[in-house]
Amino acid sequence: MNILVVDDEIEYRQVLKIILDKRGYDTDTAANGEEALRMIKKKNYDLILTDLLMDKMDGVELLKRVKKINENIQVIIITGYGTIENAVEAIKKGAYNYFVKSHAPGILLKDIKKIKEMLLSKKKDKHLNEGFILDSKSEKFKECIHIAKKAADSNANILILGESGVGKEVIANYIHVCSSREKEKFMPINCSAFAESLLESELFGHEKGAFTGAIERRIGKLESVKGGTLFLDEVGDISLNTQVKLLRVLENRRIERIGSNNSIDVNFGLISATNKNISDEIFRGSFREDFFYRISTITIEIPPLRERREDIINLIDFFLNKSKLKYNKEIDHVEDGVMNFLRDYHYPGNIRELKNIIEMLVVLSEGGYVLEKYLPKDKNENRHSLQKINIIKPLKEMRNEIEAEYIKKVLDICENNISKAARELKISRRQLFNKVTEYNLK
Ligand SMILES: Nc1ncnc2c1ncn2[C@@H]1O[C@H](COP(=O)(O)OP(=O)(O)OP(=O)(O)O)[C@@H](O)[C@H]1O
Repeated sequence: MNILVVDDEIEYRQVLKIILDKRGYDTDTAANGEEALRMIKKKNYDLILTDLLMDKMDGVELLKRVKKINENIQVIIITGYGTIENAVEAIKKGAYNYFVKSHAPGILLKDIKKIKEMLLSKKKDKHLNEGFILDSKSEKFKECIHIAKKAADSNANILILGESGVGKEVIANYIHVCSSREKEKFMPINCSAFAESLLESELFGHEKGAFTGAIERRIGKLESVKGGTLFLDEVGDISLNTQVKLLRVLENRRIERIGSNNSIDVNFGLISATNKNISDEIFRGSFREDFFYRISTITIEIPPLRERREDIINLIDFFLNKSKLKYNKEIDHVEDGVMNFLRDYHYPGNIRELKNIIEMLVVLSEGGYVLEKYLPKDKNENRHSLQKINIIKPLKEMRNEIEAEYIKKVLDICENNISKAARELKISRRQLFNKVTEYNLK
């Protein structure tokens, strides 16, 4: 939140600046109304704290002019006891509140906090209008949003975990919108879409002639994001080499374009996301532990849709409405079978899958009816697969099958190193060896 303190008394404006800076607000000061107006035209301020009695332009006049420039900027009038009445007048003219100079700053700080919350909720509404639904009945998901908001306030590196399609990019974008970087760019980059050298060129940029095919200079995303948020999607797919280079950038906040020795200062917020199990990747040696710690000061784990089933109905409504508008279709009725399916399905593809199924059903709807016959067949069968099981096996046999499959997976992760796998499984090498022989896993 950017605040401008306007007061002709240097001591008072400096004291306020110290108090506000300490609480994490980005605070500037101006000695009079004219200087304040010049600053407001150059930088986006959310709040002006202005003294009421100043030479030439008083606080009320400044309030009027500020509101003309941007009516969303909030103004709090600072006043002495003798002039409270004038300050009350100022509220009628659009000031948020007034603050009496001799009062404890806690009262002022409370007002500022309220303004900050109001701004946050406006941002949230804006986000919702853009087509996302973040209200939730699920405790797990509500906790994610809670952490996301707090994370947005900090400048910490954030790692978002979760299966494909759970909405990691949606949350990353939400964090950006709630952060002080909101007015700058949100720049996603899909790290799995590039080969190693191309990804580096995408991130760091290159000079003309740096390698064959570099026909002209290219500015990388780390440079062009310019104070915004870089979203490293599929961060688990970045090669070890590139991880080392990125680690250095995160430590120094400087980059060199490929083919150049000049360092350039860079400024960006970092959000990364992956659907991989990073601990496994570290264990396998394909992800650096130091890089992992660096990018995950705050970790947010988004639950899969099947673990927040209480939100499915709201999401169905949301996507039905969106799809109706998108495809210009009237929908008056959804067949019971469709609703039953959508409510009970386990959604391995998460929200993306729910959204796609609904879009497809809306496109195929006839005469205002969303029809059961268009439900995807294979998915329908999956739903009944458990009910269809008709072979009953002894429990021991089933247990052995599952155990064999699990041991095989662990051995795969441990690259068939029996000692390593035994350590992970917390059994002896001999026990593991016996099981490998018993289940014929060699
Ligand atoms: N809360 C939400 N409200 C509305 N739409 C959502 C929400 N979350 C996800 N979606 C939609 O679901 C789809 C997948 O979302 P997103 O790309 O953010 O998922 P992801 O977890 O980043 O997936 P991947 O791991 O495959 O990159 C998008 O079309 C997105 O618009």
